[in-house]
Order: sequence, then structure tokens, then C-alpha cells
Amino acid sequence: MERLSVLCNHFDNDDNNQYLLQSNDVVATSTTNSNNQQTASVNNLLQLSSKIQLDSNKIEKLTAILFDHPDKQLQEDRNRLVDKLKDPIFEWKPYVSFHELRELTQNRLVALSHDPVLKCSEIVTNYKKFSMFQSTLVYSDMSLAVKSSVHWGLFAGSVACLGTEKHEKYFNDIDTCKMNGCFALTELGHGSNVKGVETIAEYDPATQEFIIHTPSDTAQKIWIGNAATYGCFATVFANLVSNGQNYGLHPFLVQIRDTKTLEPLKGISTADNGPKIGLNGVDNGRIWFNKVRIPKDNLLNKFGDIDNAGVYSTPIKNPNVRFNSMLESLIGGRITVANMANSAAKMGLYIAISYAFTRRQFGPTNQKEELLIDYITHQRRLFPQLAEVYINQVGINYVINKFQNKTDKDARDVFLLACGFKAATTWNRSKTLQLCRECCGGQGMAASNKIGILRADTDVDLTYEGDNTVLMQAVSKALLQEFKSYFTGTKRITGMLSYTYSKGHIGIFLRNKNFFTKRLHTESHLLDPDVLLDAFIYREFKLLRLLIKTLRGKVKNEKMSGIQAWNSSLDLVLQLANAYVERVSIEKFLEEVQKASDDIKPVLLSLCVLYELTKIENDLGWFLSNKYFAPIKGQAIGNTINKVCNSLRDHAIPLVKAFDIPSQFLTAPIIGDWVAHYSNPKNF
Ligand SMILES: Cc1cc2nc3c(=O)[nH]c(=O)nc-3n(C[C@H](O)[C@H](O)[C@H](O)COP(=O)(O)OP(=O)(O)OC[C@H]3O[C@@H](n4cnc5c(N)ncnc54)[C@H](O)[C@@H]3O)c2cc1C
Repeated sequence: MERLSVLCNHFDNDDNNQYLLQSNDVVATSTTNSNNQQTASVNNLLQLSSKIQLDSNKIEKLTAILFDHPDKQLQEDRNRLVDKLKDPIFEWKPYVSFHELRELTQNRLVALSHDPVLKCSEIVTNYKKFSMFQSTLVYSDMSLAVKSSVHWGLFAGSVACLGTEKHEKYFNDIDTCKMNGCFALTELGHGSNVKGVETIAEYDPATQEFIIHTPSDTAQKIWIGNAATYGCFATVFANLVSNGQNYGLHPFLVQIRDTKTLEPLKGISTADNGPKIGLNGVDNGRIWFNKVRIPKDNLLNKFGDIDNAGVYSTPIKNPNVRFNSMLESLIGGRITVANMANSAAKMGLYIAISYAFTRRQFGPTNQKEELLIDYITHQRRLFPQLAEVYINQVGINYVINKFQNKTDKDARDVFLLACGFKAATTWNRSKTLQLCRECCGGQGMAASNKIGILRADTDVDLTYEGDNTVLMQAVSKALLQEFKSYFTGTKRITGMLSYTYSKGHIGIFLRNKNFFTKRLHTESHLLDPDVLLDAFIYREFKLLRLLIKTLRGKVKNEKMSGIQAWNSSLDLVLQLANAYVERVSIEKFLEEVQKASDDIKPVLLSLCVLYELTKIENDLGWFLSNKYFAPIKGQAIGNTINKVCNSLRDHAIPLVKAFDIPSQFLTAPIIGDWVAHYSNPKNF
């Protein structure tokens, strides 16, 4: 309590502070990282990094980090999947018509289910494998990847995670696609706010059936993947009503079509969502239920059940906690969406960076023109994205592991990390693909060069499986709850801040309010990832404190309700969530760097520094207005980014090779001999 008061006083009074980092001429005294050897290596970071040759051996080490040091079995599984995807049915065909593409995607899904690499049950027991499976499919075709994530991730995942033993009998038919499935949660009236879902599942004790009903047109299920044409079964989320009481949202397994004719069953109507701006291989559709009867056993009853008489029981008494537990089946989906988005970004970077090493434009007369990669603008557009893909991958791997091994205690942490990383990674994917497409000039527009198609096909990841803006609110809400619990002495709700606490940063910060002022820097300190990390910790805690003050002020002085205060502070809420995700990403990456071998460490550290400096530069207005950096540092940060980019120039190709994108998917003409390619008039 006392320590927190110091923190609060510090924040309250620091408007009058000097700049926290201002001096150019003071030799650094690092408080958390006083290891001389490390300081020396930081000073030499760029030199050390430049001397390294990333040969095949080191590329393998980088790949191992990106794949989270996979065991032999996982590698074999990936190889088997990659081999399977060599079948001609998976050949990339960007020019087929709308209906052909849908049929082709369905046939590809079924082809995947022959001698399947992934089994339904593994979605629960081997989540790492599922995530690898999905992120590899992205390289083959995004529509296939999404259709697969609907069938195996959402449909199979909901049966496996929300059902009980009696539902295991369906696993085999799901694996072989005999039970081709949908996940029907969203309604026309309610997408982000799923608590507002209207569909009813009323229990009839006389027949021991549920009656599924769409009470209004806003209750129609919409955007449901696989629902327009091919899906024959669906996990339908509906309000369970029994003996006149509504027990809230529950999942029900409902057959919606005849498996042979694909005609909707009695009482079911479906409609097509029509052509989309991308992802047209997926048949998204709408569904209405007109008093459709299903057996009582089709309630996926892990978190709520009824007996024959309709008496409700649940292992989780609190309806809010129960609701969240049910939606936990979505968490896996969110982490996978993040992983898939990172794959898409990797593909874009592989293509744009490879092209930039062969494409020349402008230069002195009679001399070779400049390679695109040697323009600092090219480096500044591509290399920070390259760094972020590395940093995000390590973060995603951390969340995957936490998800796979989660206990009841850290389930909430996993939920929030998944929300934060899903939003950060998909936003970054969007930015990366746009930049890659621009960096390829006109070639970026050719469908054969893949980037544009990938950009359109992945765009939905910003808003589905939880809209990013909405997900980030959940992150900040939890940070506030945890912070509050330190004051009230109540049990901590999540461990979100604990890493920072345990690392000692905040302890030092609380004991010594001049902590940050001691960390004055020379330019080389702008190359110290630990020193830069302090800026992220400082920003996060300052924003947290500011949000608390703002909300309190709005409720107390402006007499707003809690929700009004929250909604009118959403800009700040999102800033805080973003600050949190960036800080955790850096910490997790630095942990991974610690474990890496010395011959690749400087390159990894350079990537980390580039990520940190770019993020600081993006938010320089905040750091300057909060007097963390003196204005003069703004220019120094920009110059240092240029230097780090230069130092990474010769590593860029090995760094994208380390993505280990299987060669059969590297078909974009501009990554090969594109002059030869375009010399053939038949090619495009
Ligand atoms: C191609 C595709 C596939 C899909 N597949 C499925 C599927 O298989 N199954 C399924 O159930 N659903 C599916 N969906 C639906 C998807 O999950 C929803 O679109 C998503 O949840 C967003 O809901 P919404 O479209 O109603 O948007 P809204 O919730 O209406 O959001 C619209 C905008 O308002 C903003 N907003 C909303 N609430 C707030 C708030 N509290 N604060 C600030 N801003 C807010 C959002 O940020 C967003 O920008 C799919 C959608 C698409 C497009």
C-alpha cells in the first residue's frame, strides 16, 4: 500500500519533472542491467551484428526459435501436411470463378480429411499442433485455412471443449468431414456483444427435446462460415430456457442440412452472404430456425446441463463466469488467428524483400541502378515489419504454450493475452501486407505475386473472432482490476502485471522515484533493449494511472455512470492495452534472446531494438509530451532506426528464409528470375 502511494505520488507530481531522459553527455549507469560485459556488447551491437554471417546453420537456429523449438513429432506432422499439400488439388488458382472457388475450397477441405494430419481430439490435447496446422495452410490458400479453422477449430473445437464424453462419438465423423460443421454465434443484431444473442433453445420435458427458434429477423445467424452451401451441422449458441427460466447462452449441436442432398432440414432456412471483398472460397451464410427440435443430448453440456425434468445444473454458479468459460472455446481460435496472420505477414515480407534485392531503379548514368533494398525508405518500410513479425511470433508461441498448459488459475491471463496478441498481430499483418504491396510497385498488384490476394483474404481477421477494438478493451479492463486489487488487498484477479513486478523493475521504480532519471543515455543506450524497455514500462504505468484518474474524475466530478465514463475514455483504454501488449512482447522476446546461442544473439537483439525504437517513434508525441525524452532525442531515435536498418540489410534474406515457408508455396514470379518469366508472353 505504501509502495503504491509512492507510485501514485510520483505520477501525480511528475508534470513538473525534468525530462526523464535528456542528457547526451552522461555515461550510462544501468540499474537493472549493471553487467559490464553486457553494456560493452550493447555498445557494439551493430558492429557485432554486422559481422555475423547468417549461414544455413544459423538460419536453422532462427527457424527453431520461430517454431518454438518443435519436437520431432511436430516436425514430422508438418512435413506430412506439406507433402499432402503438394497434391494437384491444392495448386494455387487465383483466377477461378466465385462458385468454382467455393467448390474447390470444399473439395480441398475434404481432401485434407483423408488420412488426416490433425484429429479433432487433438484440438484439446495438442493445441500446438493445431496452430502449426493452421499457420501452414495459410501459405497454401487463405480460404482453405479459414474453412479448416471453422470446421476443425470452431466446430470440432466447440464439440470437444464444450461437450462431454457422450459427444466423443462424433469425433470420427468430424475428422472425416462426414459431419461438415459450422459455428453459429453471430446474429444480425449482435456481433461483438454476444450476450445480446436472441436465439432461443427451449426445453420440452414431454419429449426431452430442445426447440431451437429464431424469434426475430435480427436473431438470424449471419456470416456463419460453411453455412451458405456445405455445412450440415452447426454448433448453435442460444439462450437455454427451461421451466420458464432463461439460463443464458449455451451451445447446441444442430443438424442443419441433409448430408447427401445438402438441402436444409425441416424448419431450417439458409441464405448466402454473397460475394465478399476477399476469402470467397468460404461460403458464409445466414440461418433461421423455426421451432427445430433436437434431442436433449445435443446440448454441449460441459458448463450447464438439465435433467429429464428440465432442472438446470452447472459446475459454475456465477452466470458471468459461466458465460466466459463457454466462450473460452473461442480463445484457441483467437490465438490461431494471430498465428495465421503472422504467417500471412511472413509471406508478404518474403516476397517483397526478395524482390527488393533484385529490382533496380534510378542511379548515376552509365552505372548500375540502385537496388530497391538500398533505399532507406525501403528499409524503413520493411525491416520494422520484419522485426515485429519475429517479436510477435515469440509472443504468440508464449501464449500458445500458456493456453496448452493452462490451469484454472491462469485461464483469465491466457484469455487476455490471446485478446491482446490477436489484436496486435492482425493489425500488424494488415500494415505489413499493405507496405509489402507498395514496396513491390506495380508488381504488387499482380495476383500471381500473392501479396494483394493475401491482403484481401486476410482482412477479416481484424474484426472476426473478436473485433480488435473490442478485444483491447478487455485487456485494459483486466489491468485496471489487477491494479485495484493491489489497493484493496484482495486476491489478485490476473497475473498480468506480475511479470513486471517479479522482474524487479517496478520494485526499483517504487523504491526510488528517480529510477528513470538515473538511466541517462548516450546514443549507444538507444541500442540497449533493456534501457528502451523501461520506456515501455513507464508508459504503461503512467497510462494506467491516468486512466484510473480519468475514470474517477468522470464519475465523481462529471457525475457519469461507470459505463459512460468508460466509453468516453476509450481512446485512453486502447492506448493502455496497446502499451501492455508491446511491453509484454518485448519482455518475452528478450527472454528468448537470453536462451539463444551467441552466434545469433546480436541479430536478435538488433531486431528487438528496431521494434522498440519504431514503437517509440510511432508514439513519440506521447513520450515527448510526457517528458520521457527530451525533444532532441526524437531526431536521435530516427537516426538510430536508420542505422539499425542498415545493419540488418545483409541479414534480411536469411531472416526471411528462416520463416521456412515450404518451397512449393513460393510461386510469386517476382521472387525468381522475373525477366525470364515475363519474357514468355503466356505468363502473367
Ligand atoms: C468473413 C466472415 C466470417 C465470419 N465467420 C463467422 C462464423 O463462422 N461464426 C460466427 O459466429 N461469426 C462469424 N463472423 C462474424 C464475426 O464474428 C462478426 O462480424 C464480429 O464478431 C463483429 O461483429 P459485427 O459484425 O456485428 O460488428 P459490430 O459488433 O457491429 O462492430 C462494428 C464496429 O463497431 C465497433 N464497436 C462495437 N462495439 C464497440 C464498443 N463497445 N466500443 C467501441 N467500438 C465498438 C467495432 O470495433 C467495429 O468497428 C464472420 C464474419 C465475417 C465477415
